[in-house]
Amino acid sequence: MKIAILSRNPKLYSTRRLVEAGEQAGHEVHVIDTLRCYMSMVSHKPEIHFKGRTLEGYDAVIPRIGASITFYGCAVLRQFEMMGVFPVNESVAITRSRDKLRSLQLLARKGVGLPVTGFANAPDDIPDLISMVGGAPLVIKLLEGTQGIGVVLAETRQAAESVIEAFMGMSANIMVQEYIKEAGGADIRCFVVDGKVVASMKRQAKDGEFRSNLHRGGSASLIRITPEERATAVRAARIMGLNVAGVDILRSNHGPLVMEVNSSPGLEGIESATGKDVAGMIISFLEKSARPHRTATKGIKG
Ligand SMILES: Nc1ncnc2c1ncn2[C@@H]1O[C@H](COP(=O)(O)OP(=O)(O)OP(=O)(O)O)[C@@H](O)[C@H]1O
Ligand SMILES: [Mg+2]
Ligand SMILES: [Mg+2]
Repeated sequence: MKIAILSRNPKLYSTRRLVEAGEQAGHEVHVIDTLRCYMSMVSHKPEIHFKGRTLEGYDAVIPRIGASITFYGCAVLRQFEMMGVFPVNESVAITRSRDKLRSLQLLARKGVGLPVTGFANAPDDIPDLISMVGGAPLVIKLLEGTQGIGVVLAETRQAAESVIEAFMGMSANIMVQEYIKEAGGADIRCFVVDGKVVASMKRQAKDGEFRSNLHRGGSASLIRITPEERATAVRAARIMGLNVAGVDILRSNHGPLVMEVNSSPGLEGIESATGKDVAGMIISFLEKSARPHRTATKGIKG
């Protein structure tokens, strides 16, 4: 197969590993800088150009699209899809997953367990918004935040009100969420490939911190997940229409709760915590599924 990896940086661990795994399996693999692609819209003849040449003859495309370039990245991926190239994850599924509210709405509709979550633009009744999610302590999140930045634990109602007011004063989009205390500063990343959890790890926040993000000093370790957690992760990925996904789960007293579903999950943490060849499994999925003008999942099936 001839495989394109859409990635801004060939030196990133995930990109390097996918190249390595693809080449090891005997494929031709090219890393293509997403933002350097330019495209033409002509009836029946979609084209992508890159450094003055037409990109042709690809069997599969692996999108590694960072949050900051979702809009253009998904347009480039869509163009590959128009040309009949098989995507690891479809552009519609990636767009869907990048909108946190939309994701939670879709998961809630299908009955997936979630922390009780409220969102608001400019409520006249902040105390009611707080009551809606069960009162303090609660978690307040900036919608645009990543790597744990913009995620705040408000221990009291008063603190929650002030933080919400402050974010609203900055016209930031926020959500407020029930705090899952019993998770103990840990979450579980389930790596789903083709409808199966192929690897999972626990991320534990450092002492005195509730955010388990590795960027915030959290540490990763091996974990055995329950059948219910496994089923929840698989279901969440399927609802989002993602063949490859990182599903983040909190362990609560009333079962697994999905926090979010990532469409370009990183490989470094999960491969080093589990010792598994996750990149190789993504390539195997392509070998099994990639056919011209065929995409695998459309999502929202439940
Ligand atoms: N409702 C909650 N209850 C308990 N802990 C939470 C809750 N929400 C978030 N956390 C903790 O905070 C961490 C960061 O939250 P979250 O994943 O929502 O934001 P983020 O990591 O900044 O976003 P992204 O993963 O999109 O970059 C989580 O990994 C988890 O450890
Ligand atoms: Mg997170
Ligand atoms: Mg995320």
